[in-house]
Amino acid sequence: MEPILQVEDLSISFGGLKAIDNLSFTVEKNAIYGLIGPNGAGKTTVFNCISRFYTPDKGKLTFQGHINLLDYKVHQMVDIGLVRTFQNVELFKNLTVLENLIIGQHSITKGGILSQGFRLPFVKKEEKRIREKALDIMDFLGIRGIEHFPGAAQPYGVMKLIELGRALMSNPKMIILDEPAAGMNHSETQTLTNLIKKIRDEFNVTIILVEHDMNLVMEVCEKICAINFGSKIAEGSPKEIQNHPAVQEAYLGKEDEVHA
Ligand SMILES: Nc1ncnc2c1ncn2[C@@H]1O[C@H](COP(=O)(O)OP(=O)(O)OP(=O)(O)O)[C@@H](O)[C@H]1O
Repeated sequence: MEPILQVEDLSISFGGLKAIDNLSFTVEKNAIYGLIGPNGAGKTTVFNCISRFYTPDKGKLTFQGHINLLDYKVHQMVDIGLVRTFQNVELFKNLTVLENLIIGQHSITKGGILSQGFRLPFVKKEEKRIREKALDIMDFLGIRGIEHFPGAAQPYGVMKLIELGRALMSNPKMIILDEPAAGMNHSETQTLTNLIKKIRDEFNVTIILVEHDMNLVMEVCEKICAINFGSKIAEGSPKEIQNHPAVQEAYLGKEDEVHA
């Protein structure tokens, strides 16, 4: 098994609060890996460190075996193949659904600004290719037909799929999903559950996700890391995690959530 992401001894504090405390875990290439934990456990903070919104106080973050993520800035993540979605959907308000996807294509400036300005034939060809790619992704996500409508006017569940589509446009090696099912209704969550596996298989991508919907987590993740107070309390298969005493204790009073 080849690791794509190695998190080693990660720590970060905010004021006096130790949000992440010596956390280590490894994600294998092409895995669907889940990070779970009660509210405030530190899940989003881990994602913020990996995607470089935060710089940890301590620790090592290695991507694809040789890339030290701490050498990169947040806007460079897409160039090395690491993209994320957010807990609260972030779409461009004045753009159509299609444009919101196209904006995820980071190589859109291929050929240089000058050639874009003159709209040279190869630029037009490139634009056509990108547009077709966006439409294919919309098809794949089951949201074809709304491409010319405003992105931000779509139902919440659809906006989350648009955001996912935008992430897929950049040919990522790894996608970080922060609560992909939050705000979705039951049938949207079921569709998403099936989509996550399909995305991994068809786009040949590694997926790491944080999600409170335990049915989704237990169904899609092959390996799960449970954290509490910024530290790892258990790691293993969905079955191992569900039966783990420390996980049950962390979710005490919320046992229904752990037992899918
Ligand atoms: N920028 C920040 N400044 C101060 N405190 C922060 C900051 N980011 C996170 N924290 C704190 O770090 C802790 C972990 O927060 P985090 O959002 O990572 O938890 P979480 O597991 O994602 O929670 P939830 O499931 O509720 O989204 C919390 O106590 C939070 O208040």
